Amino acid sequence: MDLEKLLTDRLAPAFATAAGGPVDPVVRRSQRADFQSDAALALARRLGRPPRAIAAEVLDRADLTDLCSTAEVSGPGFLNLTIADRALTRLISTLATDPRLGVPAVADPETVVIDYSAPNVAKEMHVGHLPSTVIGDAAARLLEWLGHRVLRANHLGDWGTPFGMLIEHLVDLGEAEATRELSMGDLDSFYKAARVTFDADAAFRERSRLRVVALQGGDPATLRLWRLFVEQSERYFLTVYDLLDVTLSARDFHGESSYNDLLGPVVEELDQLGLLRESDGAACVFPPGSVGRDGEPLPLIVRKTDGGYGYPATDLAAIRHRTGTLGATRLLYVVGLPQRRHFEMVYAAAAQAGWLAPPARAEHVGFGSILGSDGRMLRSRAGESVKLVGLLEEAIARATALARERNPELGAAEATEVGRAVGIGAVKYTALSGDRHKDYVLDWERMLSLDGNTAPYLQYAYSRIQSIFRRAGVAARPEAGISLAEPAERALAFELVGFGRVVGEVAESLEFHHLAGYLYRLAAAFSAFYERCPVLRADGPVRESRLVLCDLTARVLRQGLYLLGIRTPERM
Ligand SMILES: NC(=[NH2+])NCCC[C@H](N)C(=O)O
Repeated sequence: MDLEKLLTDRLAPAFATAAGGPVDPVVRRSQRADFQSDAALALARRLGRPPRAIAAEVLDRADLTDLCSTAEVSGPGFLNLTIADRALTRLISTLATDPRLGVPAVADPETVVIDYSAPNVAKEMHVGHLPSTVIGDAAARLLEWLGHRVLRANHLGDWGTPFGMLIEHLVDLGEAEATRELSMGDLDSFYKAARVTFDADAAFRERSRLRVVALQGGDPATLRLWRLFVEQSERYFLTVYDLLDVTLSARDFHGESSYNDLLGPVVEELDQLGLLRESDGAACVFPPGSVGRDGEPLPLIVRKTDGGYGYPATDLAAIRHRTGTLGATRLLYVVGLPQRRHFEMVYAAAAQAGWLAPPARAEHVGFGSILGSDGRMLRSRAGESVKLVGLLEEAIARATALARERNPELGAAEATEVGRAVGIGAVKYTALSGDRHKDYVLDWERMLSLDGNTAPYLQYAYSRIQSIFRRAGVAARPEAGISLAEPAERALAFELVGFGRVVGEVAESLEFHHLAGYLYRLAAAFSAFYERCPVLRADGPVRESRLVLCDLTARVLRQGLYLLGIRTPERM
C-alpha cells in the first residue's frame, strides 16, 4: 500500500548497482511529479560522476513499468516519478475492501508496558497530567491495534512520606468525616489542611514521622487508613478517565506501593553485582554516561541516609518486574521532560544490572508544559495549577454552546453528546497535534475552531461525509470500479494510501503530531475534492467511485481519530 516503499524497493537495486553498494533512494512526495528521488545528487559527489548521468542509468535499470506512467530525469539530476492511473486505482480498490485500511497487524507482536498518567494519591489531577494521560492512551490504542500485547501501567504516586501527615490529619478529623471530604473529590483542600497543621505544629510533625515508619513497617492499622486514601483517590481518578475517554481502568493501577516488597531485593542485587557505592551515607549507583556540570559522575540514590528507598529504587524495581516478570521488550514512559535525566540514569543502571538487555529497551516519551494563551504556565486565578476536571468541564460547556449555535436542529440530548465529543476531543487534540518536545498552548478560540488543524475540523469533515450518505440513501460499494480522472481525486487517493506509512512511523516515534498532521491533510484533500467533484450529482460509475472515496476518507478519519482517543459524532 505504501507507494514510497514500493518505489524505493524498485529503485534501490538500480542505485546499488550504480553506486557499487547500498543507497537509500530517498523517495518523497513532490509538487512537480507525484514523487521525486534526489539520491543521484548526493551520490554524484561521492562517485565523481554527473548526477544526471547517474539518474539516467538508474532509470535505465529500474523496472517501473507497472507503477509509473512517466519516470524522467529533471533539473540537476532529480528523478521525477508519476504514478500510473491504473496502479493508483488498483491500490484504492484494495484499500476499499480492506477492513484494516492498509495497516496490517504486525508479524512479530511484542509485550509493551506503557507507564502513563500516574497522578499522585490524595492530590487533584491538574493540567500537567493531561499530556501524559492522553499521549499514553494514544500509544496504547495504536500499539494494541497493531497487534501488540499492551500492558497499561498507571504508576500512581501512592507511597512515601506525605502519607504520614495525611493519615494523622485523617485521624484528627475522624474517619467518617475524612472519608466524606475525600469522596467529594476535593482532594487538594484535604492535602492543604494537613500541610498547614504539619507546618504549624511540632507534635503533629512528630506523629507524622512515626506514622511513616509504621506505614513502611507494614503496621496493619496504618495500612488500613492508607488504603482509604488510595481507594478514594482511585475512584476519583476513574471518573476523570471516564470523562476524558481514556482506556485506563481499575486493573491498570500499579502504584509505587506495589513495588515495595521488591525494593530490598533490588538493592541487595545491585550490591551483589558490585554496583553500589556509598555517598554521604546513602547507597548509590553511578550509571555510566551521567555526569554533572562539574564533570563528576552523578549518583542515583537507591537507599537514602535514613534507610528509606525512594523514587529511583522504585523505578528500578519496576523495570526488573516489567522485563523479568511480565516479559516486556518495550517499555514506554510517558512523563514530562523535566524527568528526562532521571529516566536516563534509571535505564543505564538497569542495563548495568542486566534487567534491561536487548531486545528489551526503554524509551522516555517526554513532553513539554501546558501554557495559557499568554504563553505562560497555565495557572488558576489564585495562582495554582489548574484542575483537570475544571478544564474538561469548561471545554464541554463551550463546545455544547457552540454546537447549539452552529446546528439548531440538534436535539438537546444530541447537542450534549456532540458537545462532549467535541470539547474533550479539542482538549486531547491540543496535547497530540503539537510536537510533544515543545510546550503546548491552550487557547479556547483556536482549539474549538472549525478551521485549521483542530479536532472539530476533523470531526466536522467526518460528519459531513456521513451527511452525504444520509442524503444519498445508499452505502458505498467497495467493489465498485474506481476512476481517478480529476486531479482532486488523485490527490485524495494519494493521501488515503498514505495512512499505513504514517501509522507505522508513529508506532516507532510516538510523535502523534505526525498522525494528526496526516489526518488534517487528508481532511483538507477531501474538502478540495468535494468542492471540485460533485458526488451526488454525478452519474453512474463516477458517482459510485466518488462514494467509495468518500467512504474511505470517513473510515480513515474515524480510525485515525480513534487512535488519538477522539470520538467522531455522526452529525454536528
Ligand atoms: N515510573 C514513573 N516514574 N512514572 C511517572 C510517575 C510520575 C509521578 N507520579 C509524578 O507525578 O511526577
